[in-house]
Amino acid sequence: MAPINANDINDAKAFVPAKKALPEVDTEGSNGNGITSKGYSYETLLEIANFLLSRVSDKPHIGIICGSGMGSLAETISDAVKISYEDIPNFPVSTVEGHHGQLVFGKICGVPVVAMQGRFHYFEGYPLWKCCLPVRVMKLIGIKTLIVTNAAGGLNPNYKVGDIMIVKDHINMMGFSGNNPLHGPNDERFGPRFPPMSKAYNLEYRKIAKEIAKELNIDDIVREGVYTCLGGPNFETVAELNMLKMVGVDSVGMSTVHEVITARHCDLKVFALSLITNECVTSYDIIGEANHEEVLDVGRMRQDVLRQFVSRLVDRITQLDANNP
Ligand SMILES: O=P(O)(O)O[C@H]1O[C@H](CO)[C@@H](O)[C@H]1O
Ligand SMILES: Nc1nc2[nH]cnc2c(=O)[nH]1
Repeated sequence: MAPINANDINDAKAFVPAKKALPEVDTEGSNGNGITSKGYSYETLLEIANFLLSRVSDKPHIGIICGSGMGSLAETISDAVKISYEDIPNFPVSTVEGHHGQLVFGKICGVPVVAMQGRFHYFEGYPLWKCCLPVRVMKLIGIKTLIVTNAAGGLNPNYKVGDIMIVKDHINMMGFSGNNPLHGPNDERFGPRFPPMSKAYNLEYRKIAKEIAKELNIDDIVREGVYTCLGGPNFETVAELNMLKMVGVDSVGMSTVHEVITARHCDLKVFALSLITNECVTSYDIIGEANHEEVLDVGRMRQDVLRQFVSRLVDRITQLDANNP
């Protein structure tokens, strides 16, 4: 028989290399640069923070992480200063379609903010601490509040594609096996060894978000529920989704949970939302399947409403926090 070659496999589809090469992850220990398999030292993160602060005129108060296909949230930022991840020393790079790969500094409703137009996921090959490194950097440059957005599958049968789910809680599935962004030595300058997570998603912010939904006349598409993150990159099986449904999960994604854990560890206040980009396939009779193109399309479809929603949130959170310092 003739030997097979690479082109015979997978319908001879051409190999498409990743958009950008991943930097090597040091798994052996410190490389002499403050970077170890368990994270960057406080000093290394401080260097990154100071590099960023040297490029901007205002310290941001609020950080925003834009989910898949939701990068246009950063387009509401005025006086924008954009810094590509590739130009930031020791910063990871975005490798996923729909994640631009830059920080955008500027103002929303007059409030200094920084937005991550592109996040890092575990499935890209980054350990969880590295996925969350920007959260610590944002803390060091002065943010007090983190707004996290994600694209997610809707598991709650009442949810429809295009709904916005305010996250009231999460289930850290990856954490059940010990994979946690805080794994490893704890630096008390960030936070305690054993941080609580029972009030991870700020109750006042959630109330404000529901008021904003009414003001914008979108309360019929705004929900509140429980998010979970799986490692990805594959979407879930029917059996997996039915198990998650049984334990009370409303939306499923591949991000956010570890970012929120890292944020709460260093005492940031958190608001998070899921844009429901697809209905989870919980029966073998359903014909459709989840796909990333649909996820990005729904992000585009909802970009105007999300921009208004997040802008108002920034404004109202700032007023709330000014009255309760
Ligand atoms: O969580 P974000 O980055 O919004 O993206 C979600 O959408 C992608 C799958 O389409 C995955 O990366 C998943 O995590
Ligand atoms: N894990 C997961 N992530 C998503 N991101 C967008 N949709 C989905 C989904 O259905 N499952």
